[in-house]
Amino acid sequence: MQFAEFATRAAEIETESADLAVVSLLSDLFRDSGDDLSTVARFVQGRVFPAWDSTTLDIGPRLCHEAIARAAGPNVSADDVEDRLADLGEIGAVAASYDFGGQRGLAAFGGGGQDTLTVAELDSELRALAAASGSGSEDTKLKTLYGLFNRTEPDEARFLARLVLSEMRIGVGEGSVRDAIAEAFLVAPEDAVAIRDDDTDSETEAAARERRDGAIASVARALQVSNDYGMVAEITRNEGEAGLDEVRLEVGRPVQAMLAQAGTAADALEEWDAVAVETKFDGARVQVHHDESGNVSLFSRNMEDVTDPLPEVVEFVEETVDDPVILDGEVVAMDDDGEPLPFQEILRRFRRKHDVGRMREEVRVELRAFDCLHAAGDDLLTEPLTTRHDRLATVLGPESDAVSDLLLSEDADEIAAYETEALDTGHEGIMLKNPDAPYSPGDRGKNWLKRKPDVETLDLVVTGAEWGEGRRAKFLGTFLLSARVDSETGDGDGFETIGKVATGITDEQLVELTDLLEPEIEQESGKDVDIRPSVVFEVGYEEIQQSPTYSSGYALRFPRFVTVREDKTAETADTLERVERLAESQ
Ligand SMILES: Nc1ncnc2c1ncn2[C@@H]1O[C@H](COP(=O)(O)OP(=O)(O)OP(=O)(O)O)[C@@H](O)[C@H]1O
Repeated sequence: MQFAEFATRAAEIETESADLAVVSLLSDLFRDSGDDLSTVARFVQGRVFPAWDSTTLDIGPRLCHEAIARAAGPNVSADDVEDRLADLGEIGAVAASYDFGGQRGLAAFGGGGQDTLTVAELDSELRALAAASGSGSEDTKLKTLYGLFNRTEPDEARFLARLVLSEMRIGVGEGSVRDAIAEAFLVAPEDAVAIRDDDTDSETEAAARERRDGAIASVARALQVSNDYGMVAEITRNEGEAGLDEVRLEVGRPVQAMLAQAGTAADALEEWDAVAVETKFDGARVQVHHDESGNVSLFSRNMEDVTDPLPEVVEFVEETVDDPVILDGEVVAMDDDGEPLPFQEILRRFRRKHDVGRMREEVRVELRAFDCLHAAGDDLLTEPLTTRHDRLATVLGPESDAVSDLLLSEDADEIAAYETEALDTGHEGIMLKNPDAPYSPGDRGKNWLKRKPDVETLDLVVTGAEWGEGRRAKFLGTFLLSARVDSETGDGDGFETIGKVATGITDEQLVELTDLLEPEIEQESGKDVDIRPSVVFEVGYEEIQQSPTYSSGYALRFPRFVTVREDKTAETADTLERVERLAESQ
């Protein structure tokens, strides 16, 4: 497929607001994608790599602006691009507003142009670009990107700019891609029509919906297990439901973490006959993969590879585990007496690229595993928690400190005593789990409840900042924070401001935060900068107030910086809905 055609179809999808119509256009696109199906299924989500793959293009707004400026001609600078961004508000529109001399016209659709960009070629160029590392890699990336822009017509440029910055903005979320894969290759055309057509009688429509929902469930299961939309799209087309049923967990390919809601022992006892109670460890989530040849890889809750920063966990697993396994757990920091250290300590180790050896001396980390998703060839996702926990104990040894203690209780007093002991030992709280529940990847359902007495903090996205004054003029000082707005389709692509934080940050941290955020600056005006939503701050506060000052309608009273949540991304930051709930409950 020509990239120009992809761009035309993406533009069409962008103008459509009805969910069903988006799914229908997407499914047409998938059917027409031929050999490029897996790439197209990723591109529509602004992805070059599958969700489980931590490889990134590592192209920040600055680099993208520079590449656009170069392609636009000698009279255009990156500052000009930023000025235009301030006017047009969106990088795709900016890229489309320049004439890069792409030379196609009708040839794009006939494939007759000499230098037309195909989806496959763009994919391989971007993959090569992502692989560039070391000194000079910035320059290589800039040249490649500039070369690509140079070959684009405005519509292609629009989607190329958005793709490299991972923000397609065409209203396509994971849910719509999932539904479109099912509709393209599994749902009978007459069922699709019956569902969409207002005139269908209710019985026919209900039957058609049931068949479609079954198809979607098969695609959803395969996606949960693999986190690979491209692969699942291809399997659906080539092998149908039978092929989807064969998609298994693969050791080495991360799975989305199951998440928890806040809840109490009373809630848990009301729902289930018995409650599985565990310590809530105050560390960072880690998924442990140990393959047949003994290779260990560790992934964060964003499915990012964190193997290198945590060598002692790798060594522990190498020494302890024989079979291929996938375990879920928490990596915690310990003092010399084996007492848990605060969460901030573990963040000093997590995702660290330099000085791992030195930091290993300063902060000792250990694994606390609480779930087992795969062991010795058996996928365990659909097994009850108690069975999975038994397998975990077999894998690591029943007496191992690395296995969470799981108390099965029907008694509120017993659970309260467990909680007191957990808190006295310095843990964060307890987890209350449904002992019969399967492991549902990526789901924040009611089967896991978290209970912690501490004052709540918020994990908010930095969307802007101000340069400091005087001796701090070179550093970003005040940070604008936003909560995530989860749209109904789960696309979660919007952010609403809720406050500014400048308190609680040391001079040393200001330097680090500036280094972290400067490459993400989208535009500047005087002292104010707009920042691409990517970095998450944990922020404490005294109260959430209603306020017209910020776009969320709320403001934080006495906000204070706690830490950078290195283990979170803009997509996993707290939502406005959570802010609303907290505001109501105070
Ligand atoms: N025994 C346990 N079982 C499950 N999760 C645990 C356990 N102990 C600690 N955790 C951690 O607790 C997290 C959930 O609680 P918490 O709300 O404190 O985390 P968060 O990262 O701030 O928010 P969330 O993960 O819910 O978005 C899990 O993601 C996991 O990392």
